Amino acid sequence: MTTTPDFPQPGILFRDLTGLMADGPALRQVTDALLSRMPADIDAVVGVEARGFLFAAAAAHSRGIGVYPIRKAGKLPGPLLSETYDLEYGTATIQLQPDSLAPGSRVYVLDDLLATGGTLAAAVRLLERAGYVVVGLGVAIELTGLGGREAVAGYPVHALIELPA
Ligand SMILES: O=P(O)(O)OC[C@H]1O[C@H](OP(=O)(O)OP(=O)(O)O)[C@H](O)[C@@H]1O
Ligand SMILES: Nc1ncnc2[nH]cnc12
Repeated sequence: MTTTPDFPQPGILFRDLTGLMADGPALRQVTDALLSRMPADIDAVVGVEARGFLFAAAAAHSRGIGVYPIRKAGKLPGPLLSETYDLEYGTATIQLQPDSLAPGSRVYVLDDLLATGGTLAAAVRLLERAGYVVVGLGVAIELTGLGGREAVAGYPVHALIELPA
């Protein structure tokens, strides 16, 4: 992992997993660690665009279940559900195509990193509006001091490592 100060904005310490993902054994080790915390009885893994897609697809493939994408606004054809949220460096809108999974499906959300929790909280809202059961949330990195866990209070959060924001 690399840390880049002042990216994408002044004051942000950007934690970048690009090099880890490009390293086969490291990608497998992190994916396996995420999988070891993922409950057995889930129907699909949800990946949040864009970095969440990478771990979600790897984990879903390993479990033999589907991956269900939540995308940034404007990428999916409708009908759609949308949620807008704040993150460490701006605001964003994410969208989900409801009805892609059976009603009541149990889902587990994976992303690379938890910071303010804005992204995962918005993902949970979308999934629950669509009628799915969010069983838990997994990230490789949790940035501490930004209130990320509080933003998703009540949902199990599995983080492999904690780093200061
Ligand atoms: O906890 P939060 O404050 O919401 O921040 C975490 C989110 O920020 C990053 O995504 P980003 O929105 O930068 O998009 P990207 O994955 O497309 O780079 C990261 O991959 C998480 O999804
Ligand atoms: N500091 C950070 N580094 C990488 N991704 C992030 N997403 C939100 N905050 C971040």
